[in-house]
Amino acid sequence: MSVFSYELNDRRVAIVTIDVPGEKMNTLRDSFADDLLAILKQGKDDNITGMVFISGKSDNFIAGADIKMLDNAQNREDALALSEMCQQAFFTMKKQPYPTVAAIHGAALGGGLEFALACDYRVCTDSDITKLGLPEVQLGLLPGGGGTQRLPKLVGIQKALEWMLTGKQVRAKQAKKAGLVNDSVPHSILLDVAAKFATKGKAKAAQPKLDKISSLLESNPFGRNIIFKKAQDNVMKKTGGHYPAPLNIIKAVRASVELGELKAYKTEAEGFADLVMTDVSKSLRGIFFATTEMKKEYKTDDAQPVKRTAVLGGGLMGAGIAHVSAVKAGALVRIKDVAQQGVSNAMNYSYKILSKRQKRRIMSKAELQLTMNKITGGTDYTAFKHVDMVIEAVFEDLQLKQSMVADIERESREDTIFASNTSSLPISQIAAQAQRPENVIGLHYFSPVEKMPLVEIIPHAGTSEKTIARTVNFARKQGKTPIVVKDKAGFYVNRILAPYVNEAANLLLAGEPIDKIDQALIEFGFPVGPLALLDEVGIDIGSKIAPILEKELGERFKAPNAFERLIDSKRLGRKTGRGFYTYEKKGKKVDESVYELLGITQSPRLNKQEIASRCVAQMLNEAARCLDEGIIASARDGDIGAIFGIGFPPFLGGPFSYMDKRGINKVCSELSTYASDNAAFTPAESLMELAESGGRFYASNKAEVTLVEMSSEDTNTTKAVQCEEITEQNSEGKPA
Ligand SMILES: C[C@H](O)CC(=O)SCCNC(=O)CCNC(=O)[C@H](O)C(C)(C)COP(=O)(O)OP(=O)(O)OC[C@H]1O[C@@H](n2cnc3c(N)ncnc32)[C@H](O)[C@@H]1OP(=O)(O)O
Repeated sequence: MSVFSYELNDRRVAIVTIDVPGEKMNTLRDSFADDLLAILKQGKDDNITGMVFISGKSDNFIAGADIKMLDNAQNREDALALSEMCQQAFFTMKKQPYPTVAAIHGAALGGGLEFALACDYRVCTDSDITKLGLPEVQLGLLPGGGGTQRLPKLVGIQKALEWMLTGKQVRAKQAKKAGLVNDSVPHSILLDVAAKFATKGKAKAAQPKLDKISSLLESNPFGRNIIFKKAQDNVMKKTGGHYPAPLNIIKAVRASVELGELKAYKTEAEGFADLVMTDVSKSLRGIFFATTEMKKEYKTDDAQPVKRTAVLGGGLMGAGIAHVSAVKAGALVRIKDVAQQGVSNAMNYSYKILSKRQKRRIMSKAELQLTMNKITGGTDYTAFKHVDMVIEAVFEDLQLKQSMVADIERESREDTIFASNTSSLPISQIAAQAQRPENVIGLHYFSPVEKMPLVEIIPHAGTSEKTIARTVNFARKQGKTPIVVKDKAGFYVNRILAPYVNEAANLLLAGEPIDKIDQALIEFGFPVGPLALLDEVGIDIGSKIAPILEKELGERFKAPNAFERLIDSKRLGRKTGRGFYTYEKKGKKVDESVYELLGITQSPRLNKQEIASRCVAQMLNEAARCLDEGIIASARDGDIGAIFGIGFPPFLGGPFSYMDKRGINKVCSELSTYASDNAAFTPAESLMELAESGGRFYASNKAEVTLVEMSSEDTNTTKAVQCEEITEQNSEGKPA
């Protein structure tokens, strides 16, 4: 059955509806090329004036090639054939004697936008749900259906590179301004406007709308060389060579201006085929499917939406939570702080972020004002009777939090949820004296809240299913990926982070230099090293969490005593201008006086690979323990939590995928070696069992890839990598 249906209007314009049967989302599947060729031929046979493609789905045009189909490619030849099939079908469309028009409402992404690029005209709706982009890089791929060839011709080389290297998705206004679409219109007239374009005859080759400097740079080989060199340098700086897709994108775009059409398209198809088969792309595709699957969980029809919220505490976390609640979730937010200044600071936080958006013309002044109107605040409980959820973000003090539960039970409704942003205290203790413990839940954000994609949701034994579902749904509305974790000190993210950071501190105390330790983990693929991360979080914050973890979980969580001496000397991290590093306008540099303060004689003994191995081994082991104890429900949740919460290298697929790839027995024997001088490395039970049985965490072939072990020379030349989107979310991010 064809995905296209065809109808002629009174001006002999064929209206072709794209509708993949039985699916929510249109994607390009195996049969699409044959279906397209058949419909194009019918148009020719009918001697039509033009053809309009419109989606039969209510909220998407085409979301790209079917990613599952890519997973079915057995080898490079299969992947090459997929790309060539797309290219050929779009060439045929381009060559039709009649004009073709893409009428876009909703997502036109990847192969979906490439489809539209091959049409003569593109019209999109001005709706908020309309987004256009080539996000293949986020899957470790390049646009393999002519996107690397057609986009630069339409919007210019620099813009096309920027969009493809970041996977940026643009909305109607920006698409029109850049020349990506011919018009943007209200949904109600989309088809009429598109049908008019279809009567205009074939389109002439468009010229990109460039300013003088860009036009000068892009129009001559010397200028283009500068552009490509700069793009390449930036990519290497950001990815350190861990991600091959951006380099292949640059190569294919370069081919589009330097080689003949045939060779250039071949460069694109071959680059695509190489990438489909890489471990990196397999890992990134795994992340896409994991997050898609997670979106379906804890969805109940009767979950009452959270429309009014209150935030207790106007500090950095409270301000961030208020911001995402109002801006992303569209909720009304009431901030309560003990001081009016705290409320003002929190409101100012949002205002600053929104003002930047207004300056960049992403939002209008009126929109800014409307959004700010959603956030109010005060020092008492005014308006708390109306709120659906209260999120507390005050400091880690059990009694204070318990008294807040009592206040909210008195001041709010019977069904108001009390969510605690605690990073370490068990929720059962916070709920211990609650009258309505079923309403109490943990909702742990990461800082900066508006950038970090993860939240941990922590029900205690008495939390109701309804409270869990409402909280999960609200977190999703805030733009977060939630993982539901068990109520035990440190939950998941801080629990796997603490031993990793402690190991870094142990290595420092054993004489390894600060910058070498951080660099080792950056080269492994983390966005920031563990000591710099501690500086970001605040050494005082880390040292407050450590005793809670030690008390609840045991000796292996004991933080090195060194931290206290740093705190006594007012070295709390970035916020005080000094920690392991000093922070000045010129940038950060290692604070050499730390060595003397801690009585360390620098005596580097390990290479960077060994340093990274020891720190990462602690994290992997603790992640496995969390799975053993049911802190996380699955290896999948553990992978997503580590990637989105800490910035565990996405190209490795998360700690569990990484262990599968390396081989559990290898991980286990490495841990056992390290355990000879530090019992904290003793392998988790599940690791020992899996090592013995030859098992793995994922039953599927998800991680069935060979991991090239890095040699120590390699580690000197490789650098931290994130695909752009994930870097942006994590590089400034820090658990709290
Ligand atoms: C040759 C080409 O250059 C190669 C390519 O095109 S590669 C693909 C490039 N496209 C993409 O990366 C887009 C991927 N999709 C998305 O980002 C998001 O799905 C979206 C923004 C389109 C919509 O998000 P959202 O509304 O939250 O819906 P979401 O839950 O993600 O997806 C709904 C369903 O569509 C599926 N889906 C979306 N895009 C898909 C794709 N490209 N392939 C296969 N399935 C896809 C999801 O798996 C999910 O399926 P399910 O309900 O059966 O589990």
